[in-house]
Amino acid sequence: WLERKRLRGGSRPLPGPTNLPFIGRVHDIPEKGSWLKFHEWSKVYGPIYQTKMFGVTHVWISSEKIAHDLLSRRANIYSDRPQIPNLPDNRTSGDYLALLGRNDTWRRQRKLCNHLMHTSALASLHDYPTLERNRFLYLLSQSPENYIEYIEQFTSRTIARLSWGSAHPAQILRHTTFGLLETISPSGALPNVISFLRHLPLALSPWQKKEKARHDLEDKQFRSNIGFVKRMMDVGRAEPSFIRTYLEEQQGSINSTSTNKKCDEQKGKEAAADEAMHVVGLMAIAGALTIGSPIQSYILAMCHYPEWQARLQEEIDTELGGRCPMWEDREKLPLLRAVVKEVIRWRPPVPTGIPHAVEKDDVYNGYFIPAGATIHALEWAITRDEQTYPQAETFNPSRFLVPSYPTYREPLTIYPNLSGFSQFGFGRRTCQGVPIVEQDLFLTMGGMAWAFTISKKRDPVTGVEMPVHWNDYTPLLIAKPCRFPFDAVPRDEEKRKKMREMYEEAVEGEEMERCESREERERTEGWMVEGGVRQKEEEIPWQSGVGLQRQVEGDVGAGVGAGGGGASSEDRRGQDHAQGPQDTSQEEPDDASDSHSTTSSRLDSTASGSGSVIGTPSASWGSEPSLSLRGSSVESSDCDEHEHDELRVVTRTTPYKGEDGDDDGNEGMRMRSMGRMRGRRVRIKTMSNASSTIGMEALMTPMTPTTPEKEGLPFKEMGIMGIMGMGTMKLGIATRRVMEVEDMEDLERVAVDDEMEVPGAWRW
Ligand code: HEM
Repeated sequence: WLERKRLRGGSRPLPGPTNLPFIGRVHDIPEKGSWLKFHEWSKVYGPIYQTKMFGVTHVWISSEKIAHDLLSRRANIYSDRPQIPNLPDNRTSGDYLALLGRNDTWRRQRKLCNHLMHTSALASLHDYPTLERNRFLYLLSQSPENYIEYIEQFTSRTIARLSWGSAHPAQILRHTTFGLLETISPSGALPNVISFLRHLPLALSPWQKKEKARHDLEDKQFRSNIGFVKRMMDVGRAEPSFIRTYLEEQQGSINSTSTNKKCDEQKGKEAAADEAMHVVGLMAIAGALTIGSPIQSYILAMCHYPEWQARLQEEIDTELGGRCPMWEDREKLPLLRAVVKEVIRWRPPVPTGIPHAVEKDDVYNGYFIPAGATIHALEWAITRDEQTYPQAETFNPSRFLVPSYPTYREPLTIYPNLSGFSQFGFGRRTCQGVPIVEQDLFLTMGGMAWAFTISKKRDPVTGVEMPVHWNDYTPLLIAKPCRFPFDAVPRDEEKRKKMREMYEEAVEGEEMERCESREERERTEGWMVEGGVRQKEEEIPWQSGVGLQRQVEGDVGAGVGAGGGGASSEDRRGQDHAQGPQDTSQEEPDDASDSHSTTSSRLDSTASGSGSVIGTPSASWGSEPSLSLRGSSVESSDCDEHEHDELRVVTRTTPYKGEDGDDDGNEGMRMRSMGRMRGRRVRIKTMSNASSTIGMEALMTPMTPTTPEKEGLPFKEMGIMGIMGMGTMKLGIATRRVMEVEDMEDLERVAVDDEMEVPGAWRW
């Protein structure tokens, strides 16, 4: 009745499904693929219709033209954001630019974001995407089945480097970011659908509690990151980043101010720096969340459309004479740009769009749109519009390259590109990350086409092609294809070699960075532990489906404590080494001796009967369950290389002096083991001095659990054995001792005590 009263002269209510009292049509919306249902309704009710949910009007727009008419042409009233029930201060808090209401904070933040993005784009994003792409290709060549993990690493490491000049924060970024995605997604947290649940007090609301813990950690990370960059700037070693750009410009303006004003201004600048910290944080969140979706969709597309892969390879080979595409080659590779764009069109990463809110009553084509309505540009439906995209279900990059298609545009040295593409939103709220998306996708998709032939996997026993889903996507606001099997075979030996070289070059720089700023890194790593990155491991039902099940059942040593996102970026550095050269001659001189001991992981009980290291399967917050091995059992002391049926581990032990290299008693040993187990990699790195274990990392990608079963030990206990290894190191006693402990209960007790005392050891 109220709404009818508000209907302006002759305007009609928008069409839409008949709503049930109070709940509207909530019951009709599937948990997965909700955009398919909204699209279906658009075929019944037209390109603009409304639904009601718990008293809120939702307007669904399925036509690009209508989206432009309202969100761009009437941007003065359509640029607000709705309140998110599960994050009630999203419009005002200033923490997340993309979720802010249309207010001064948003204007200021958007301007700054735009400026930082533009400055970085001019410097070609400092080559970070290329370096990370090179690292990614090699990792993928080593174990394609781990593709989700490597893709998530690529996106989070690239954006972490862009944001803070270091890949180091990528692990926590993934963790907090996927948590945020759950917090804000309709299918991620119940109060977003049943909005009155937001009124529950903290003590009774699991959603609020979870969000609070996540937010606390995120805040800690952002503060620590900016502190890290400041300290690195002080010693002249800060890498280029959004935040460095900001701090340098801010410092410049303080220096040019008169001394009297400096004090006041300094205070204002601190508040501004706090805001900049959040802007950069949001950019990092956006980058870590989104770009993995089209990279995964590319692989899916290549499984279903091998002919496009062949054409893409032909373009790259012909134009670049066998070289891997670089960003500078973009003018020469229109098909690659078309593939990038078509992947996004075919499988929109944000299928329901990020909603706007309308601030005043409005009338469009005679239809009444009430103030406060939530307006969704339904990106999925917009890409299915047959007028613009004929045969929309078909993956067809030609639509951007052949003049007969409505989306063709010249010159092909520039078009197609992603600028102005509907999939990045409308009006004043359009996406600000397009330069990053464009470069990341060009490099990764081009790199994969150059390096691999991707195809459906064949069953190793029957030789029959394994099924690959067509459109089974995760249900959160940013949708990613659920896990599917495929093969990525390097196209030839030359490319395999080249990938290795490119990888080594990429990680070399990181090694240097790590050495240079070790002290700083250790300091910032501390809060990762304090921040509770190690979380209860949990499965995400929609992410992995069969794949997860298989891994959980079949693998050992899963992401113990990896918390956010399985294996951490730190773990992955571990993999860097493990996957790097196995040739020991390339390593630093080996000082391994009896007293320094040699650590070896092994699962082959029949070979020596010694222990091994296992964790528990984990997956959390949207990333795939990646499996890591923690700790290590200990074997003989005087050899540095072991080769068994199942495991080959090379261990380097080097003496470790005090910070300044003098003999101040602060000495110990640093061990680094790397190995291969049934074609998978494992690396164990231990830094230990006489009194404390500074850190220990071990990682293993999926592996079959045959040996532990043979040994008759449940995985958990095997894991404890690993922890024991760590505890023993902490005491500075030869690690051989682990093998002397036979009573598993005893092991468990000691291990738990040690865990309490050595928090650093839980840095995963
Ligand atoms: C495939 C990758 C991406 C897609 C598909 C995407 C898509 C979108 C969409 C649909 C919106 C909402 C637009 C609207 O409300 O009309 C948006 C907003 C935004 N995006 Fe992206 N995005 C991507 C990557 C990124 C990256 C890498 C950044 C990093 C800077 C970024 C930064 C932003 C920001 C800051 C906003 C909020 C703008 C505002 O509310 O004023 N995005 N994006």
